[in-house]
Amino acid sequence: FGTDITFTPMIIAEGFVQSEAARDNEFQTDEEDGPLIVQFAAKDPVIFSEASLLVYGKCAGVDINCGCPQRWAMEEGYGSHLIKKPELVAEMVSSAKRRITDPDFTISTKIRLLDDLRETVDLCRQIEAAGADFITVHGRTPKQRSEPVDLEAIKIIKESLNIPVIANGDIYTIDDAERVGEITKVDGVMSARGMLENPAMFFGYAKTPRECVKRYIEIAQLKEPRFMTFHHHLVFMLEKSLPKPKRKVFNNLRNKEAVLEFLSEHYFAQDELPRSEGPCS
Ligand SMILES: Cc1cc2nc3c(=O)[nH]c(=O)nc-3n(C[C@H](O)[C@H](O)[C@H](O)COP(=O)(O)O)c2cc1C
Repeated sequence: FGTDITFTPMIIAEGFVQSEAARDNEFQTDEEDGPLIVQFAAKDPVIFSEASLLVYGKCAGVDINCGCPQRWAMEEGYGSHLIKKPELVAEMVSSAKRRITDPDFTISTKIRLLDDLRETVDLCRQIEAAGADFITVHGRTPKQRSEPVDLEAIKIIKESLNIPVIANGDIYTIDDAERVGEITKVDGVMSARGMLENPAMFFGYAKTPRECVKRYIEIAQLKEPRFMTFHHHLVFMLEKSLPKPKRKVFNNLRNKEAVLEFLSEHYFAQDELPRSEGPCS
């Protein structure tokens, strides 16, 4: 539905390297997913490189999460803790670059802003000098939650670098994407919450089209995600399409059969719903 690149949720590199069970649990893909970036929570150059090698050949690139503000991640030295450690981030990038020399395989980072913009620019320049292929900037500091995204800061970062910069934060419509592009002159935009609510957003749809919901259900029939994952995605996607009382009922459904039955009764036209081919566990 019009997206050029997708990211996995962050995967903890250490567990991924150490355990085959973690790898099977955290990462499955197929050709239709591409181009796909696998994002790692990492704080060690060797482990990040090992993890990157394990997914090399199955994705277009790897990314280091330097933006997660959750307390557990910060305490473990992951996520936005890393924006205060430019040398370490640079070393992770350069060591992965040394291990994977394929020029088509990207190594990138996703950051939040530091309080001081000059320090943020310096961080980005060090990441660029280490060989990163692009940087995604969520235009907030780790402490900020619903404050407006600092587009001016993203613009200055973009002006200060030669590698592509992707802007992130509060993009819910194609108009938001275009506005951010015009103001910051970035090379691309990333959306998370907007994309969860409407995966067809970059095609210009104001809310998730039925075709997209149908496609998601077809994919879920094949891949059999856990029920919670299946249900959560549909809850997000249908938020703007179901009236509040129906949404309340839908959000409390407890199994796949009930979800499919609800959708055939209240959402899809007759015979539009894909056939059920086994339960989501
Ligand atoms: C449910 C959820 C999961 C997220 N997981 C990640 C993640 O694994 N890695 C990451 O870099 N950011 C993650 N984020 C943050 C988003 O990538 C993004 O930076 C943030 O939500 C702001 O962008 P948005 O306004 O488009 O949502 C997550 C956000 C949400 C809502």
